[in-house]
Amino acid sequence: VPFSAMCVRISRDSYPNLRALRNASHASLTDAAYVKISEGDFGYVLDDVPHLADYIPDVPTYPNPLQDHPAYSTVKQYFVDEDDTVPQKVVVQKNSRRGVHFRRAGPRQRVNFESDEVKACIVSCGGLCPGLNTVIRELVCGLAHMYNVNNIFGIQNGYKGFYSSNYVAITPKTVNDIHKRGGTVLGTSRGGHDTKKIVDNIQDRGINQVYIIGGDGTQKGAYEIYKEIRKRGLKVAVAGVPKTIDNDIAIIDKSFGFDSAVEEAQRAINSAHVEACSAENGIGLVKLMGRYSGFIAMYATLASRDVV
Ligand SMILES: Nc1ncnc2c1ncn2[C@@H]1O[C@H](COP(=O)(O)OP(=O)(O)OP(=O)(O)O)[C@@H](O)[C@H]1O
Ligand SMILES: O=P(O)(O)OC[C@H]1O[C@](O)(CO)[C@@H](O)[C@@H]1O
Repeated sequence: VPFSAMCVRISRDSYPNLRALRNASHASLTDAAYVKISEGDFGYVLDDVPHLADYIPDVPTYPNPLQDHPAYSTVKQYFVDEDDTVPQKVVVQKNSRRGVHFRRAGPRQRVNFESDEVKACIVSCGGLCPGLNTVIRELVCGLAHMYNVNNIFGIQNGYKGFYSSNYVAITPKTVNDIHKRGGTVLGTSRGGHDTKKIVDNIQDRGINQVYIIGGDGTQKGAYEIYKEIRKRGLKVAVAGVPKTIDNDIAIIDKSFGFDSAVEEAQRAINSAHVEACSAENGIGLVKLMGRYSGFIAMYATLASRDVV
């Protein structure tokens, strides 16, 4: 959610090792300093999200503009309590330890930026996934309509666009129809991550909110950007938006694009079924994406009763 937090989540690969990182060996001591884990009673562990206040002690807070918004102000308990956390494991037994928890997402009563002060940018990196344009559109419209932000820029063609292309101003009007198109209107790329150059540009252009949409590689890059920003003591929030068509991030309900992929997969399965039925002893074979993560194949199979 814009404004409320810096929410760089370390990639799904490195996530289980966060605690190990804390007890760190020599090599990972630098990373250990950035990991934010606290423990409470009965085995409660909070695997927390880094926040501007961790390194800018007097970072100011302001009332969330949503509190005066006609669409939200009437809803009781719209804001998320600062102390809400969500357990990693839902199934427990009477004597279970309370276990690992994550900070609950959602709008906070107080935010750390004033609307006029915000200069936000959005970048998409890595491979394509259905819904990228919808995410971009929602970010732009959410910032503009809900948080009254007028300065939003698109970074072109992935990370290298931070230092090798012009930043393009984007408004709700320019993104109005993009959710009906595939791909990403910002363009994307692999490679080209140069942390210092990226943060130099963020700093020079006065950007203070960075929204980074991408897969595990992209989120590793976002983490490097966050560390550099923190080293320089900049008031710049970095938000990682996880992109995986495979729905293989256990700590979120569902990743965007997964449903579309399952729907497409079913179309292929249906066609194969038609072919198979029309041939003597016919068998249809459908190969789906996801060599290391079988959720698309599993959901498409479960939804289509034609698969043996
Ligand atoms: N360890 C890393 N540190 C910094 N940047 C990285 C790292 N790994 C990848 N990146 C950068 O992240 C961007 C995207 O990475 P990558 O090509 O791995 O795609 P991805 O985000 O994993 O998405 P997909 O799941 O579609 O492959 C590239 O610009 C790459 O340079
Ligand atoms: O079926 P394959 O060859 O594993 O390729 C599909 C994979 O490529 C990606 O789209 C990008 O890495 C994954 O998200 C996906 O699982």
